[in-house]
Amino acid sequence: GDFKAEPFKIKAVEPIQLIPRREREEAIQKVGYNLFSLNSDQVYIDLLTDSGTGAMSDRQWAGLMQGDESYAGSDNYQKLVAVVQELFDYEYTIPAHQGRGAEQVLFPLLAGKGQYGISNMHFDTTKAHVELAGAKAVDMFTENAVETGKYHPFKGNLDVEKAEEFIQEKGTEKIAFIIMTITCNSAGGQPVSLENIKNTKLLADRYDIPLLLDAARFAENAYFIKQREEGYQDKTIKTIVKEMFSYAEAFTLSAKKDAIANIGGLIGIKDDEKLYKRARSRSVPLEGFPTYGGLAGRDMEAIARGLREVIQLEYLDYRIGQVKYLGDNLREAGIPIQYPVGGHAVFVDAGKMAPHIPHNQFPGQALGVELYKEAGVRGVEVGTLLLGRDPDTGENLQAPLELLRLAIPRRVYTDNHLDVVTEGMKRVRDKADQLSGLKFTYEPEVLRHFTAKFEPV
Ligand SMILES: CC1=C(O)/C(=C\N=C(/Cc2ccccc2)C(=O)O)C(COP(=O)(O)O)=CN1
Repeated sequence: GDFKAEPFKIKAVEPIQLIPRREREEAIQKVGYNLFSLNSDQVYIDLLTDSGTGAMSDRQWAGLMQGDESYAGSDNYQKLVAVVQELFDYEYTIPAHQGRGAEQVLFPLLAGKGQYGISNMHFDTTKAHVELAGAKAVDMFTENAVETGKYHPFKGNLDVEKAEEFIQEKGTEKIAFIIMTITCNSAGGQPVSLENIKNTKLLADRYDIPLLLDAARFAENAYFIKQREEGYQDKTIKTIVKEMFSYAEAFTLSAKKDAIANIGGLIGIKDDEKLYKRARSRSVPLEGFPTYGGLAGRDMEAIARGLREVIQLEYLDYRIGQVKYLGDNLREAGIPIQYPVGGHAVFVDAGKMAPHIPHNQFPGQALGVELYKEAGVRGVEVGTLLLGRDPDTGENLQAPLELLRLAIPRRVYTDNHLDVVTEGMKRVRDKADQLSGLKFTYEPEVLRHFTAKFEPV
C-alpha cells in the first residue's frame, strides 16, 4: 500500500527501562564483558537475537487456549502437519523443541565420521551439530559476502563452482549433504537467490548428494527473491516459498524465527518415507515423541498459526522495511554495515570500524560492549568469537567478517527504539579508535561465546 505504518495495532505492552550509565558499566564489568550474561532488566533495547523474541499475534495467543496436550496424536500436531504440507508441499513433519533439536535428530542419519557437510554458511549451532555427527562443516560462500560496502542482491549465495571442486577433490561418498541456509545468518542475514538454489540442486543431483535447507528465515528469503530476482516480482510469497522448498528433500527449521514463536523447531521431509521413519524413531529418545517433539500442544498451535502469518506481504514489507530503516540511518551516519541489509538484522562491520583491534581480540564484541554502555542496547558478535576453534588443530579460526549483529525481534520495537540504537552507535563511532580489544579470562569448550568471560586487553 502507499502507507508505511505497521500492519497491526498494539494490544499488550511490556515495560522497559534504561538503567543509569554507572549501573550499566558495573553490570557489564561484573559479567566479564559477556552480553549474554546480562539480565534482561539491565538491557533497554534487546537486539541480541531475533530468535524466540518475537511478539505473537492475538490469534497465536488464542491458539494457546486450544492446546491439545494428548501425549500422542495431538490435534495441534495434525494442524502443524497440514500447514507444512500446504506451505512447503512436504509430506512428513517431526516437531522438535527448537532448531538444534531438529538438527540433533536429522543430521546423524545423514552425516558420519570423516564426512563433510557443505553449506553457503553453517550458522554456529548448525556447525556444532554437523561436528557432533562426526562430520566437518565447510562453508562455501561467494566473494560478494565479504565485500560489506559493495551492493549485491544475493550475498547469501553458495559458490557452486567452489563446491563442485571440493566434491571432486574429496569424492562424493565423503559429502554427507549440502545444506542451504536461507537467509544466510552469518553473512548478514543475506538472501539466497532461487537461481542459486536451482544450480545447487543440479550440483547435488549430479553427485547424488542430498540437498537440505536450514529454513529458519525462509519467508524473509522469499521476500528478497520477490524484491530482487528477475521474473519473481509478480509472484506471491507463497508461490516463491513453495518453489524454494521444492528443490530440497528435507529441512530443519527453528520456529523461533520465521514462525514467530517463542520456542520450537521442525524437521520436514518431502517424500522419503524411509528417512522419515528413521528420524521419527530417533526423535523418541531425543525429543520425546514424534507428535510433540519436546513441545506442549499449545506451542505447536502457535507455530502452525505463525507460519501462516509470516508469509503475509504486508507483514514482510513492514518487518524488512524496519531493518532497512535502521540500516539506512546507520549508513547515513557513516557507520559501515553489511550492505544491503539482511532480513532480520543490521550487521555493523566492526572490522572496518575498529581496524586497530585484531580479530582474536574480537572487535565485534568490543563494539557491542561499548554500545551497551552508551545506550543499554544489546547486540551480539558474529565473527571470530562466534566461529570458535578448529576442532582438529584447536587454533582460533579467523572469521571472514568481524561483525556486530543488531537483530530486530519481530513486531516488538518501533522506529523510535531504533533511533536510540542509531544514536548509541554514533557515540560508539566517535570513540571507536580508543576502544581496546578483549581477551578471555574464561573460555568454554563448546560454543564458547554463550558463557565466556573477558577482560579489556
Ligand atoms: C540459521 C540458523 C540459526 O540462526 C539458528 C539459531 N540462531 C540464533 C540463536 C542463537 C544462536 C547462537 C547464539 C545466539 C543466538 C540467532 O540468534 O541467530 C539455528 C538454531 O536454532 P535454535 O536456536 O532454535 O536451536 C539454526 N539455523
